[in-house]
Amino acid sequence: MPLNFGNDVDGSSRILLNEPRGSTAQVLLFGGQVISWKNERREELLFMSSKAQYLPPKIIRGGIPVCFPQFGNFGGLERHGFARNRFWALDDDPSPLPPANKQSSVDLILKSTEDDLKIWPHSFELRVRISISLGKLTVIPRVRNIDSKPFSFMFALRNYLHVSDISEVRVEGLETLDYLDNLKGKERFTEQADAITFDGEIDRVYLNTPTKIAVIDHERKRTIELRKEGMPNAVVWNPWDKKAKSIADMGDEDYMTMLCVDSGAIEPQVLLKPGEEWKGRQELSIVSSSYCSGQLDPRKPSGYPPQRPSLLYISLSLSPVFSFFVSGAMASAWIVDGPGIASKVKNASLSSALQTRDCGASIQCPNCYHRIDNTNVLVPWPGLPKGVKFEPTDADIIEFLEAKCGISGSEPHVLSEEFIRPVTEDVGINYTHPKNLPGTNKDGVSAFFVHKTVQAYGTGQRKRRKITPTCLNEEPVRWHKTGRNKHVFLNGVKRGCKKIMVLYKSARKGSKPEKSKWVLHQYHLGTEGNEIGEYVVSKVTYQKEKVKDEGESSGVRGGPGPTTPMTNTPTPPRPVDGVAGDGQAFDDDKMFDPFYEVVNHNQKLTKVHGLDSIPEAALWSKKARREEEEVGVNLSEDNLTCNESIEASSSLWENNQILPNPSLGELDGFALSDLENVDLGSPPDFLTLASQDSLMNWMGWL
Ligand SMILES: O=P(O)(O)OC[C@H]1O[C@H](O)[C@H](O)[C@@H](O)[C@@H]1O
Repeated sequence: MPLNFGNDVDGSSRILLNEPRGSTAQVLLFGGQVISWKNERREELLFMSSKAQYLPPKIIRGGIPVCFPQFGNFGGLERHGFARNRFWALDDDPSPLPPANKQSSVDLILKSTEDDLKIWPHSFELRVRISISLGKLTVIPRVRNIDSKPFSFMFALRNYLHVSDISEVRVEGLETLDYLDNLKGKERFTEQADAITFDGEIDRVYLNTPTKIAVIDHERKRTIELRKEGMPNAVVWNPWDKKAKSIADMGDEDYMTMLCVDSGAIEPQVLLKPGEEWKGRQELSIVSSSYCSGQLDPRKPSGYPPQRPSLLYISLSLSPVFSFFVSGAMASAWIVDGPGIASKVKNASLSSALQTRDCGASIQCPNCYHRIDNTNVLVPWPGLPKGVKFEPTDADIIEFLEAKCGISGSEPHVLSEEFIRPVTEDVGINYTHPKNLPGTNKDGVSAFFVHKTVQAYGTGQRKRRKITPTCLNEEPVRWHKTGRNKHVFLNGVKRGCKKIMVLYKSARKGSKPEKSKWVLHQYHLGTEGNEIGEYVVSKVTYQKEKVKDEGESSGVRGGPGPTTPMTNTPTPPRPVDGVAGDGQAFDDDKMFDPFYEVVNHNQKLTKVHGLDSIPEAALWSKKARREEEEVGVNLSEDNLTCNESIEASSSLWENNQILPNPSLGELDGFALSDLENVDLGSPPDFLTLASQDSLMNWMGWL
């Protein structure tokens, strides 16, 4: 297939790369420069100056300029060398690389010209291969010495990353490293910060950097991971306000939405003998909103600050999507002898001594760098801390589903992969008594399952929710949908829905259905009536008795906030989940207010995520209210619930030759009382406590 070309206003060509899921890149022959990289949602990931000029031989400020044969003013040539303002050519012979797939990849070459040789007297061939795949942009640079003498050069890929707000960004992977500070005459310093954050001009060349660096954009809930080979340096540059004003092709406020994190071979330079070729590689990839800092680099020093007091937020993600809230003495035994997380430890090719110290099962807070100490764990493998409960928010679950269904293009969060267990059996979650589901318990801890949509709904129009007894003396039970479906918003956009169901049983012949304490929240992608995606997540919870556990309560309600500030980490944590928590947290009057859930939902969004300005969310609330007011409660969704209850109940009780009392009052009561089970939203960004038993149970099943 031929390459795709687009024409610029100046008549020069830009090469368009695309991949099947819709992500794209644009490359100019001028400078061999990537000037755009968009994900499958058409979001631009690279920064381009608002005053960028496409007027060769002027440089283009943005995208990924190639710096060669010099970086910055580290030599006597023009800043960043001349490769970025030369016209490159298509490379028909990228050998020894195999020919490129022209839809998603392009090979370019720059050869020294007579004029170049006057500036830099070394004959070279500089090649780059630029390719895209889902969520990834790869650049493979090569320099070949076609001269008769050796030469040394510098090389860098200047990655102008587009960020939401520079002051909300952090870079991880460069901590403790030495750097040359361009703002201080290239003096050498050692990085003291745990992660690099930005509040002023920065221009540093980091030395001996690891192969992976993460640029975490909290506000956008996105992490760009930079992986590189053959380029030991990383440059971090942001001109900040004053310098930005002095740069002609940069808007005064552009510095706020850009950050350069470059791959480079600058210090030391690369020495090439005649005929030799140097090759580097850089991958920029979008990592899901959550990113585990422990995964960054094996060389990352462990043993961060000493243990803090016993109450901590432990966040496994750099954006506070999934968090652990842990109480109790850390050192006192948290062992999970199950094949889940622990199996990774067992499989590790490390000595057992090392395994009990740190082989991925230890947990480190990216905010405060507290690391849970595993060293005193004797038998048999470290797992999760005692009292840790996995409790993702509704949005987290929808994000997980999007990843699972291949919609977001990112990988599911590592924790969701661990804790939201796939069910592959034909018999779906809905057809098995929750007490018989693996990992469920009656301690208020939710169990999470991901399964095919067909396993959730069965076939046909009517949702199949009847559970067949497994033995003779088991009562027939059935899930009843209750309350209204709840939309789940991601970044202010409706992306998913949550159905809430309660398990009912028949206590005796002629009686009305008896509500059990089992609650099922079922999440799907899309909107009500327009469900999409292959998978559904089911959260099964046994509503706990109103027993106040002092330890837990004090841990959840009275504890200090996060040890380091994160923009949308809630403080203090919301006390309970509507289902899993204790019922005392509910205001009964509000629970009977059919609008309460909607209103409260938005309050929650406002409070936690600062989305009060989102018109769609607000509209939704108003619209829901209006509809309620117009049609009245009998025609509202709750009434549909009643109808469904009649239908479901009648078939449920068929076998016992009984009928529920169909009087409206009773049915109203039936439906409305179910609102007790309506989740007001999972606690947004933190987890509460659970017993170790439940975890043991859980892990035992895995
Ligand atoms: O304006 P440019 O030539 O693209 O350079 C932008 C910046 O790049 C480097 O980091 C240099 O150390 C800076 O001094 C320079 O301002």
